[in-house]
Parts: sequence; C-alpha cells; structure tokens
Amino acid sequence: MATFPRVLLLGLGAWGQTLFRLLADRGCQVHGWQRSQGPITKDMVDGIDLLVSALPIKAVRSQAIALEALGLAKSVICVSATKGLELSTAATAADIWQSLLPEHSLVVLSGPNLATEINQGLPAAAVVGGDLEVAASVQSLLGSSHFRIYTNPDLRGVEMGGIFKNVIAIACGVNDGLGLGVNARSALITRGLLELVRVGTHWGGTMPTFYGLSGLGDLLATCTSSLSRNYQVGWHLSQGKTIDAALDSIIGTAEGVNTALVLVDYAQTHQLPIPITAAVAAVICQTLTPTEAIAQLLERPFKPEVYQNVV
Ligand SMILES: NC(=O)c1ccc[n+]([C@@H]2O[C@H](COP(=O)([O-])OP(=O)(O)OC[C@H]3O[C@@H](n4cnc5c(N)ncnc54)[C@H](O)[C@@H]3O)[C@@H](O)[C@H]2O)c1
Ligand SMILES: O=P(O)(O)OC[C@H](O)CO
Repeated sequence: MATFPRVLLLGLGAWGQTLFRLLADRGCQVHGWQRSQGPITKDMVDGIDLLVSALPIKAVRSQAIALEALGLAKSVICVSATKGLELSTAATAADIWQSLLPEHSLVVLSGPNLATEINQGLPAAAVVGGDLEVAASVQSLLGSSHFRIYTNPDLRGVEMGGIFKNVIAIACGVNDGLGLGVNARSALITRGLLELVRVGTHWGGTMPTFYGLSGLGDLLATCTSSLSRNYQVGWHLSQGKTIDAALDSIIGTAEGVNTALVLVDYAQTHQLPIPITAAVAAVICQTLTPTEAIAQLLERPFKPEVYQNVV
C-alpha cells in the first residue's frame, strides 16, 4: 500500500466520523462521503487504495451497487465496519460486498468500539476479520497506541459477534430500565453469549472468535453502557414506549432492532434455541410487554448449563 494511502470512507455518522479521524491521524488521505453529497462519483473512487464502509446495513446494498457500476479498481481493499443484518435478505454487510464486488479483498472491522469514548481519546481495541495478509495491512494502517487492533482469519465469526451483541444490548437496556439489577443483566450477557455461539457457529463462525473482542468484548461494552444506542432502545422499551417511539428517542442507528427479527426467523428455520433474542423480538413487535418477556424467560423449565453441546 502507498505511504499515504488514499481512502474513501462511506457514511459520516457517529462511527464514520470517528474512523475518519483515526485514519487521518495515521496519515491517510481520507475523503468522506455521505448521501447529502449526492451519488458517489468516479473521481471519488479513482486512485483510492482503501474503501471503508461505516454505513448502516440498510444503506450498504445501494452503495455497493453504485460502486460496482463505477468500476472500482480490483486492487482496492474493502473494509466493512457495519454491524447489522439486512431485513429483506438476512445478508450481512460482508455478504453484500462479496456478492457485488467479488474480486475485491474484503475484511470486517469489529469490537467494543463506542464512538463517543474513542472520540474522547480513550484507548480501545478492535479486531479485523478476514484474509490474514489483508487484515494485517489494515491493522498496520489503522492501529495505533490508543486503538489496538488484532487480526482474525474468521471473517464470519468476527462479523456475527458485532451483529448479535446489539440484540442482547437491547435486552440489557430493558433489564436496567425495569431496575432488575446487575445479577440479571450478567445472566442475560452470559446466556446471550451462548445464543451468539449457537447461531454464530451455525452461520460459519468458529467458537473462539465469539469469546474475543467482537463477541464477548462487544457484548460487555454494549450491554453495560448507556452510550450504546441499542441499550438505549431497550431502556425506552422498558418504559412502555413502542419501538417507533423508542427509535425516535435516540440519536443514530440501532441495528439490533431489525437484527432481532432476522435472527428469530433464522433460528426458527434451523431449530436453534435463542430465547433471549426471541423475547427481544416479541417486545419489539409488541406481542409481549417487557415485563411479560422477562417473566417468560424466567418461567422456562430448568436445565443444565451445557456448554460442551451448545450447537
Ligand atoms: N457508533 C458506534 O459507536 C459504532 C461503532 C462500531 C460500529 N458501528 C456500526 O456502524 C454503522 C453505522 O453506525 P453509526 O453509529 O455511524 O450510525 P449513525 O446513525 O450515526 O450514522 C449513519 C449514517 O448513515 C447515513 N445513512 C442512513 N441511511 C443511508 C442511506 N440509505 N444511504 C446512505 N447513507 C445513509 C446517515 O445519514 C448517517 O450519516 C452501524 O452498522 C453500526 O452498528 C457503530
Ligand atoms: O451504539 P451501538 O449500540 O450501536 O453500539 C456501538 C458499537 O457497536 C459498540 O461497539
């Protein structure tokens, strides 16, 4: 890669602006794009080394189609920082990029990375998932003494960790909004991790990845911080708001809402038990109140804590 790589960064929301600063601080020539500027143009993509997407999942397909039409050079490495599932197709952002730009190297960036803290200059760690050589080049480009980056060849697992934790963060926001305490929240995080392992391994990820930064790491950050928009949505739901009112009450994207609905469908199709995720989806769809959802979780039959047979 060039000494001062040229980067096109898509999406200038909370995470896009943060990544813009991190990349610029590392000496990259960063050009940011957001939809208010109109369509992405050929001169924006000509000569770039890296494409970084910090788009919400609902925006990924349309911009990937636009880039495909612009004939993005095959040497351009794509980095996806999106943490969501597409409602209509259940695709991840990596699925979409790989289907539309199949000849490009793609890695995913994930981990416990609340943008607000990183903007305050606080230290954080993240993981780049994908081909190890490509991941290492992104690691050396983006990593610094306050943003420590690891690599992991398990792209599917790294991406799924960041996607799934948003749903459990909604559950923890509900828990805390109802005043149910730290014990109950800890149980939700721990049993939520098990749901992630179940679905994530079925999805093609490998178990150790889910105990890493993008799984357990991001669960801990998002499920315990009121900075998380997903946690905030859960908190508003606990106060009796509808999902539309809860989303209106927060600033920014909460990917966990659509993700919960997609995961429940996926789990039903493949007969994977994910009771916490199902409870979150039921509250979102207003088939259960938050209090009823918690009661339903607690009233299930007792069972062993079978970690050796989670799948
Ligand atoms: N905020 C964080 O701390 C953080 C950290 C890591 C990952 N992420 C992930 O990054 C993604 C973006 O999150 P964010 O926090 O920046 O969200 P955000 O809501 O702050 O910003 C989203 C941006 O996308 C734009 N957008 C919305 N719909 C669009 C469309 N159809 N076409 C083009 N642009 C569109 C919005 O105008 C906005 O600028 C999400 O998947 C999120 O899970 C966020
Ligand atoms: O604000 P949230 O809930 O989207 O979480 C942001 C990041 O994903 C935390 O790592």
